[in-house]
Amino acid sequence: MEVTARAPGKIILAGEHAVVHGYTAVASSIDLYTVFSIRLRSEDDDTVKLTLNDIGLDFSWSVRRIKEVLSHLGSPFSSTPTSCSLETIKSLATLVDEQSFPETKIGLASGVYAFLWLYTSILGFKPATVTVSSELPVGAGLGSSAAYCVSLSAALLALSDSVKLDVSQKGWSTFNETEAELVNKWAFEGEKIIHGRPSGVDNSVSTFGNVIKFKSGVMTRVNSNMPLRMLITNTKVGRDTKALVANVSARKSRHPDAMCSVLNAIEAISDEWSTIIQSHAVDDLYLSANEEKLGELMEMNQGLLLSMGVSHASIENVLQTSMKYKLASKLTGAGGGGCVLTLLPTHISGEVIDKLVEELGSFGFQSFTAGIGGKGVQISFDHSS
Ligand SMILES: Nc1ncnc2c1ncn2[C@@H]1O[C@H](COP(=O)(O)OP(=O)(O)O)[C@@H](O)[C@H]1O
Ligand SMILES: C[C@@](O)(CCOP(=O)(O)O)CC(=O)O
Ligand SMILES: [Mg+2]
Repeated sequence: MEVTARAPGKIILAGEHAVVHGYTAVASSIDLYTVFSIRLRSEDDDTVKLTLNDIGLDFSWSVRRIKEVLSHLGSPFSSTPTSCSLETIKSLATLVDEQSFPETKIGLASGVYAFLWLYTSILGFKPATVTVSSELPVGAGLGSSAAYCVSLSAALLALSDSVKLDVSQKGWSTFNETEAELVNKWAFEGEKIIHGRPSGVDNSVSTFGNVIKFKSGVMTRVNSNMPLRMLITNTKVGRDTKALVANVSARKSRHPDAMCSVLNAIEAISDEWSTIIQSHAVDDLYLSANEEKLGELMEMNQGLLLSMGVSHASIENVLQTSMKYKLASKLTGAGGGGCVLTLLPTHISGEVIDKLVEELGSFGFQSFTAGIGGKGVQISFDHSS
């Protein structure tokens, strides 16, 4: 039997970075998915094979070798989500280094550590064939790391004794609330390995879907009543969430008072965002007034992100280009490159959007739209293999 789990990416509408320091963010799932498939092999077939399709890397460890390096931790280590210690990360790095990880892709190694940690923690030392593919750009602010950890945790838990699912179900099915909570907690432990200090907003929105408000580890569902449309522009400038989050923390310790004001202002923006999208538009006039307010909030949030040091020339380029069309934009995710959101109000014509997309394309950027606010993680079972 093969188990497949898919988890969506996300856009942060307001409050990225601030959320790491305990201030509110508002985020929504998008209908672009990361998909993990796991097929257990027979016990005498002593290998764990991992294929990372998006980054073109393959790994194959013997279960005996994994046991040798990690057996001091037990198997499976714990039925409750546990953090990976620095010492264990070193052991995981040994397992990855033995497979000659290409130097040019070394920034991607933490995803493989997260895989090994979640795999051995949840399933123990079992041989299997594992593949992952994603519709999300990796490392571009759309939460690929969270979708990776959520879909992996979901597929592993589906094969473990910790959750009891109906494996005869056909097509995609969802987890109940308690199971989803467990998936989310394990995914957070994986995100810690990739991000260093994640807030938990990305894995929560990927697990539970829809639009959420998130503050100090607590998620609240937001019932959006607005038809939100965003153009997502990938500047294709590579960046690393872990480094950007660490830079913001360093700036905060250098200028605690100034940063406190910036973070409070961002929280006010997030709160206003969630109030506006929950309100019911009584007529078109009311809707367009609300869209205008959201555009202003995006501009203000972007200005504050610039003051936190996470904007980038490529992001500023997208902002200026969209401004020519009187459209508001802000970076989404960690910034430093990656993706930018441009609000597409309901009155805007397809022609204008096409022109903007073409102009952004002339800089080498790639723009697209995605469905906002769909389901969270889902699972399916294939009995044919
Ligand atoms: N499909 C994938 N295949 C392999 N690694 C992935 C994949 N998706 C995410 N990752 C891991 O997540 C990291 C990117 O996470 P991050 O810097 O947080 O950016 P984002 O979450 O915005 O895409 C990569 O370096 C890699 O370790
Ligand atoms: C910057 C941050 O707020 C969001 C990071 O999102 P992404 O990894 O860039 O998709 C970090 C976090 O909340 O953990
Ligand atoms: Mg990430």
